[in-house]
Amino acid sequence: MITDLRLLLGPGKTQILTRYVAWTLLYGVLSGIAAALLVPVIADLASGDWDVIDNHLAALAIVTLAAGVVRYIQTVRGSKAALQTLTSTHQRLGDHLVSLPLGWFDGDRTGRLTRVATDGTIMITGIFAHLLAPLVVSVAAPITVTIALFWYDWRLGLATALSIPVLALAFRFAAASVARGDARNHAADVAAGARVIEFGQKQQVLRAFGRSGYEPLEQTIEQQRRIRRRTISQAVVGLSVSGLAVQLAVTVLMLVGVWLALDGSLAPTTAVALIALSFRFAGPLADVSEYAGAIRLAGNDLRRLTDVLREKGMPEPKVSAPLTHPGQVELDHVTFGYQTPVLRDFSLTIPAGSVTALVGPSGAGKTTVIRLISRFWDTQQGAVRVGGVDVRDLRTDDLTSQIALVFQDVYLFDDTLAANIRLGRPEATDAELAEAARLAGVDEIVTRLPHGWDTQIGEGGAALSGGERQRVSIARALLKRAPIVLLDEATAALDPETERYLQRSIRQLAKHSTVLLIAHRLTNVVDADQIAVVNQGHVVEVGTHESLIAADGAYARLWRAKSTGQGWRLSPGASRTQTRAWCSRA
Ligand SMILES: Nc1ncnc2c1ncn2[C@@H]1O[C@H](COP(=O)(O)OP(=O)(O)OP(=O)(O)O)[C@@H](O)[C@H]1O
Repeated sequence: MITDLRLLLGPGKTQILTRYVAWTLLYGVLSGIAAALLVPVIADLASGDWDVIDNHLAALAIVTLAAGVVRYIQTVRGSKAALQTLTSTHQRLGDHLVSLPLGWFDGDRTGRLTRVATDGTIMITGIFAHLLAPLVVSVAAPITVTIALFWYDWRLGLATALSIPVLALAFRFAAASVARGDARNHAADVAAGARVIEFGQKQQVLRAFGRSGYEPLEQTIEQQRRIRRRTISQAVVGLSVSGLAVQLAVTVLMLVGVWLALDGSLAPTTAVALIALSFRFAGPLADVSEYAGAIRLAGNDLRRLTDVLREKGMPEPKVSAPLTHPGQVELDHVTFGYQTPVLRDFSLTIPAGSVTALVGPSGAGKTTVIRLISRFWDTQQGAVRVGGVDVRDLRTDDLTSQIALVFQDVYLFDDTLAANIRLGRPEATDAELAEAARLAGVDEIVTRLPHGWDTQIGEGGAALSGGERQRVSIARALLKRAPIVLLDEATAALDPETERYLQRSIRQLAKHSTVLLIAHRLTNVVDADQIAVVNQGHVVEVGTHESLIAADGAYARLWRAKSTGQGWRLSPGASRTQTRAWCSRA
């Protein structure tokens, strides 16, 4: 746990934790000494030895006072350490997440991450407020008491020391059973959470098919209930075993004390005082048994957090290499796949200042090309160069400053329309914002919105239509004025107005930038300087509209199919589904 906390704090900040643990340890030792000092005080009282009782009482008072002061310092340091850990956890998590390849966020990882971040934050506060100090004290005080028992009578000390490994085993067992259950609970909770989100998001489809329930969700919830029941029964067994072990240790210590008193080795009052002291040994240990489960749970949550930090990010240079061909993009014999290969030996050069269109059937790998240029993933073979430099030799901020992205699925933040566009270049003036909005046709939307520019456009831009969202996204790109614009045209049919604005925006973008356009409508392709036809992960043809028509290859077939309304086929290998999908878009 301490290793995980140190990792969360990050280099240079771990001494705050070390100092806190040291103060807590000191408090535990002082508590143990205070308890041990009760033995001579009780013995003095019983024997009526008033000459020395004052000394023992004074020592007890000093140690108790010191324990109080140390406790105060330890609590203050605990709050500071908790705050510091929370702050650096969020910071380090944020810094690390941006370095992870986007592929990492696939599947249920996003749901898992949300849970890890929420639970982890609560758990860090809990660790400092309720766990770490009691744990350290519950271990330090009994060890001090054991040493004191050795000091008073070695036989009692030995009996106490021998019970420690037995108790440790019992606590381990309890903690392990709770932790195992927690791991299962966590997996079940994540699965149920993901299904609930899916259920919410897919309401439209479910209702369209007249489904009120959702079987996968019901099954996951039932599974979650079963796992929780099993976990509780296992935890009860573990905690009972450790509780029993503590009771057993106390009984053995009492018997040894009684035996020593009957034997005459110890005065009865000293024996009673030592038995009382052995309770001070067992009490905190019993707490450890209770904390055992909570500590393991906290450890699990912490480990899930630190596992994210241990996840390998994409390597980045400290300083970016200088651009040799500003504005140019090149894919050089690139091979890449997610689970299965998507691009195979893919080569394409997009000259600076040109407009290049990528066309091809659905699933050919066009969006993947854009993702690799933006370094959402690294290639498995070959290189992607932006401005003549391998993207792996550019720092993320330098790469992103070169690129403006317009995705098919435009994500709008739950903020005002103006703020959503300003995201492209936060320091842009109002006039620049208005100009970008005008070119992309957003100013028309503004007049329709109830609060104009200040209208909150809702999470995911729910208040805007698909076409309107694309316009906002294009306005962002126009505002950014990046040297390279990567535009994944919406597959859904755009209204003629949006279509017109899109073409106007492309022309405007092309004045200052290199444009790579994934085109689903041939109207946007004809004027391109270069058209690359992609099929099954390869570039099968490159040229202008005229040269490709003259070559009478795949592009020409597509063009004819569009004109005659018949199906088109890039190659004999292209599936009918791909063909139909392409037709419907073209
Ligand atoms: N995150 C991902 N994980 C796994 N496979 C993926 C992922 N993204 C895309 N793919 C797969 O990679 C292949 C290429 O997808 P890509 O989105 O690049 O195609 P595309 O040509 O842009 O298609 P479309 O025209 O339909 O947008 C497809 O088979 C797709 O299922």
